[in-house]
Amino acid sequence: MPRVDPPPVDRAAASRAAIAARRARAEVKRAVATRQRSAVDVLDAAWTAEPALAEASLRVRELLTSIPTLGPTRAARVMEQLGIAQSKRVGGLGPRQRVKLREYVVAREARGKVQSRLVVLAGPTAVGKGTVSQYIRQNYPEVLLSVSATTRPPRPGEVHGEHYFFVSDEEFDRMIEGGEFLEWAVVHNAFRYGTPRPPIQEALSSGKSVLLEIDLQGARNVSRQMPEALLVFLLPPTWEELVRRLIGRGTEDSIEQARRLETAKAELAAQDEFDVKVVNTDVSTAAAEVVELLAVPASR
Ligand SMILES: Nc1nc2c(ncn2[C@@H]2O[C@H](COP(=O)(O)OP(=O)(O)O)[C@@H](O)[C@H]2O)c(=O)[nH]1
Ligand SMILES: Nc1ncnc2c1ncn2[C@@H]1O[C@H](COP(=O)(O)OP(=O)(O)O)[C@@H](O)[C@H]1O
Repeated sequence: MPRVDPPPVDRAAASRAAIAARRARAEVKRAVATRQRSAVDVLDAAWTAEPALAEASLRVRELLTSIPTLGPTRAARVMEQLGIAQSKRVGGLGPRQRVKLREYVVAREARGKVQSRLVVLAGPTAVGKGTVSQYIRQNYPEVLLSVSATTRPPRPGEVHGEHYFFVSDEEFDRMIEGGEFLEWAVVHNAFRYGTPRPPIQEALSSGKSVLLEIDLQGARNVSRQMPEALLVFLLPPTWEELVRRLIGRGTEDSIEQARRLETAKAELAAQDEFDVKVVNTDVSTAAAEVVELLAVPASR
């Protein structure tokens, strides 16, 4: 066998390159620490099709500890919670880790700076969640109302992309796989509903408040993932009025109505898990109360 010599190593050049790379990383960290650049921006630069080298080779730990007021102990704990090894570099993260880290960093950087808020509106079936949300959609265009994806077929008058994204079961599976949902659930034992993550992240990081109208399981899930979200429970003026609304809507047969009323009892029992309760006596008043909750006082 002829001997194959390894290619000559230019040690001096290699060490010059290493020094330059270290300097570039230090520059990124300094920009984040002095708030000249946001950590989200660094992540996005690292994860483009042609990643910026310094950003991608930065360790996650280094990036987190550059964020003002985030110390090494907290950073280590956050990485543990997100399932990211302490030695990981930003460019070496898997898709799910990327989504989770970005979400954390967005929320962290928004703290005390951006006056935006995520509000979750939930409540028992037929209390008027859809009606109040529709009123907000029509009368408060500045509010971003999240549009869910669902496997249920559209009802007459419902518009794809406005009321829901109507998708097939296969498409819904693909969205779950791709980590595209902030939460999803099977509702009323029937169809699947999910909250798409990206529009919410974009809105919150640009300082816009977002309203989610989802079921109780969804509200609990969002609260677990984003404890800073404000949970609002919509209540009927009385139990009798709730029954009247459910029957009056006429969209369910009597067996389904009875089943939903049973569920409604369990849902009403969960109202104390919520931060705020709004009674839906009059649609426009309830809508105004919800919209008011979306505005975060400047002192927060
Ligand atoms: N978890 C979850 N629930 C949702 C989502 N979108 C809508 N829902 C809930 O799904 C339920 C059914 O909604 P819909 O099909 O419009 O019929 P409704 O029961 O007549 O209002 C309502 O309780 C909604 O709050 C979502 O993205 N996630
Ligand atoms: N404040 C209100 N006063 C009277 N009827 C209402 C009010 N809010 C909603 N409704 C009616 O109650 C029924 C259930 O409302 P809906 O928005 O479909 O409930 P949900 O989305 O919570 O299941 C609908 O027929 C709606 O028109």
